[in-house]
Amino acid sequence: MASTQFDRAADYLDLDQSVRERCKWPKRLITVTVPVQRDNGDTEVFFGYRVQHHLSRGPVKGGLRFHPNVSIGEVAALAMWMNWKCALMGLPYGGGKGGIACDPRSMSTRELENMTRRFTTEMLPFIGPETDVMAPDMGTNAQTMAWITDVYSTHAGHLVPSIVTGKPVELLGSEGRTQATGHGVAFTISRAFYKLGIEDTKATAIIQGFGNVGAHAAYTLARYGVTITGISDITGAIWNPKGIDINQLTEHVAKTHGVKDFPGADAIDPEEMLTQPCDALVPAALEQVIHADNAGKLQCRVLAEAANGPTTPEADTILEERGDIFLIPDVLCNAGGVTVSYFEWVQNLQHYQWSEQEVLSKLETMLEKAFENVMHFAETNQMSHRVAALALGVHEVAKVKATRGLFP
Ligand SMILES: NC(=O)C1=CN([C@@H]2O[C@H](COP(=O)(O)OP(=O)(O)OC[C@H]3O[C@@H](n4cnc5c(N)ncnc54)[C@H](OP(=O)(O)O)[C@@H]3O)[C@@H](O)[C@H]2O)C=CC1
Ligand SMILES: O=C(O)CCC(=O)C(=O)O
Repeated sequence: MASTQFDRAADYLDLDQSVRERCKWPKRLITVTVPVQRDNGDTEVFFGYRVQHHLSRGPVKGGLRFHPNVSIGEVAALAMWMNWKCALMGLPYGGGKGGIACDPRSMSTRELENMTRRFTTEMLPFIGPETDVMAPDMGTNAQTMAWITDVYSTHAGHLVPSIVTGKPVELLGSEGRTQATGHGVAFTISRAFYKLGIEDTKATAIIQGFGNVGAHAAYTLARYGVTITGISDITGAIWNPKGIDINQLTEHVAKTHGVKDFPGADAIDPEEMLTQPCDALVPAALEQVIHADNAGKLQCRVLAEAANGPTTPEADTILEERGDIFLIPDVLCNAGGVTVSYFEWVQNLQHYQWSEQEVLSKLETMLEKAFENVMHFAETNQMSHRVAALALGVHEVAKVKATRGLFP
């Protein structure tokens, strides 16, 4: 998917063959084994990955994912997308992504901590504040980042907060990072509504995924006055056309570990939920959930890609032919996370802390600019929002590669 999308953008840009090849392939792919003693005394060996797509514009930046489906191919695609996202947002980074193939839901906190610490130890030769800066992604959180900081700092002999972003605030994480991705998702949806003449307070949204991104998108959308009619997670999907109370749902999820059986809504089939009428459909979980079989059935006005890679290239073609759905591509829609990560890294390097208000206001300024750039480029060149966003990102990376030159 990532390669196909890159090729479309590179074809449009008519990239020089040398620059095109150098932009396409990752610089480093690292695979490590991570032995962990399980609580029952057995040792289990997990596979961990980190892909550093390119370092031409600065250190690589991107999340660390704990999920059973993690593979080197998935991580390579996610790292490639991080390039174009960072470049589109004007951040001084290349793209990176990492992960461990594991099921964090079935692991104790002790097992997760040991796995994270061992993975970090294996990664020590390859990471650093000027080389590779990780952050949370699916299945990881601020606590995971705190363990990574501890291992790295212990080896350095002093605290190195700039080794990761998305840390707890008490460990020099940034105010606003936890909610940044979801906040940015909601902000871009509201911009899309404005372009389409839809009022936030009369709009509805359906969200797949109620983790970090999905839940914070839901809070912010609800604050804007949007009615959230459907939400799903791995346990099932819930539906209430009058609106789901997000605070009550959060309490229910804290107690039961899932949205299933929430008393304030009915159950609905998770696949059917995606094709219900709504103003915004927000996939905020996995890749490839909008595909050739359901793209033609979507009844949303806006498809807001909070997750990375939720739409397959076949579905993209169907949506482009339909022409009635306003796509907010992933590299724009979820860019709030890495943008506030950049703010966190800058604060750490300067030994300075910004307020939440300062962080979110700077974030909105940068998202607004990127949103308008993508819309303008798409309109001027008569292309989809996806190709426009990717072309803008790829162009920035290609410029740097061409200027730096190639050692013969
Ligand atoms: N965290 C961040 O800052 C950023 C994340 N993203 C992207 O956003 C997406 C979500 O990440 P994040 O919120 O951090 O991850 P989390 O692990 O916090 O949440 C993932 C959510 O997806 C749910 N989920 C898992 N499988 C399914 C399924 N089959 N159907 C429906 N829901 C499912 C999980 O359910 P359960 O909890 O029940 O397992 C959980 O609610 C990913 O694509 C990630 O790459 C993009 C930019 C930044
Ligand atoms: O915050 C970051 O550095 C990376 C976030 C991320 O993994 C993503 O945008 O997909």
